[in-house]
Amino acid sequence: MSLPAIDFSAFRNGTEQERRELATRITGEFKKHGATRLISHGITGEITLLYGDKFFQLPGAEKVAIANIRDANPQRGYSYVGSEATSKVNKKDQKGEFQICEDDDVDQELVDAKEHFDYTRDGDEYSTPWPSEASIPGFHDWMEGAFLQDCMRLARDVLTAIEIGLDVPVGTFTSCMESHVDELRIQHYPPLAVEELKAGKIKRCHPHTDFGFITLLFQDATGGLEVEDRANGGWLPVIPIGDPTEVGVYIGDTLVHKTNGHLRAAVHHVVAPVSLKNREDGIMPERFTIALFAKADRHADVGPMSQFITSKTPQRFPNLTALELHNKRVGQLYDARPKAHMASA
Ligand SMILES: O=C(O)CCC(=O)C(=O)O
Ligand SMILES: [Fe+2]
Repeated sequence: MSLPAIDFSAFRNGTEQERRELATRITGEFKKHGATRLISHGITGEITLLYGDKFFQLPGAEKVAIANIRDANPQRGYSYVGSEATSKVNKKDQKGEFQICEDDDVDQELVDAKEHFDYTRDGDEYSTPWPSEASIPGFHDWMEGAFLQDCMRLARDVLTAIEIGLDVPVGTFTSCMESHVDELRIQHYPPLAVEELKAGKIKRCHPHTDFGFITLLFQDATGGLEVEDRANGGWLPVIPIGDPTEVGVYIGDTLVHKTNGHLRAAVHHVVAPVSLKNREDGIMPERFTIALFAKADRHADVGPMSQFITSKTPQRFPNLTALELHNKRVGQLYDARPKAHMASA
């Protein structure tokens, strides 16, 4: 079994009734796994994946010159293989369920075998260091232009569908996304010997949840991404289906907080593709993916909304701003704590 791929076109072109049915179906999938896949929404990842290939072939010195600063701040620029440890952001509780780590939980030393480049729109207060136009012509214009715009629009449409599916007023989530601080990431998983995985310290990406409202994830044809199967235990492989519009959608921590845990985040990791699963040797081919992390406005309160707080389900998460939650989570990747707030007078 794999995640279904749902045709999203009716959300744009369908009748009110069709939109509502689609919204209900998508929200139902999110309730099962925290994840679903969409097709026919008007975006393909093809050009961006090609740019990704070009970007990661840049000389090491050029990538290092635009390196991300490993701190409790939004990520910007290039992150080298091994710089990020997603194993530090979630841990299993006594019931075997993945939970968000608290500050004292950060103790695992497992690294991710991936490199990535993170950016946001031009003009953002956390600016992006871009490679020079001469070294990768057209890269900035494409990535920061049409592709980012289209992804941000799709993310807002999916969140509108979730609002309809949850029967909360339209705008409940999307009205706190007006500053467009979404982040886009291209990532590259270099070829990796299956034997190296057997030692258990390295994975392409360890089990974790993402930090924003939702993530849109485009992947190449390699495979290896899996989502936790809450119903049966184990993992559901997200096997590429060969449709260029295929995009995975994953619920992130911000939506979990806002809905007081009514929606749960998708726990996901990246392992050997299904075809190499039972092999003792061999080389996993390189893999490229694109993630749009759809974010709430930095100063928005992402604490649980009142309609999700009841005597049976008391408030489970604090009233943090989106930036406070985000920086706490990013800091865990690097063992870096967010700076203490200045006490207000
Ligand atoms: O590359 C993938 O398939 C997943 C990446 C991921 O989970 C992330 O960047 O948060
Ligand atoms: Fe992720």
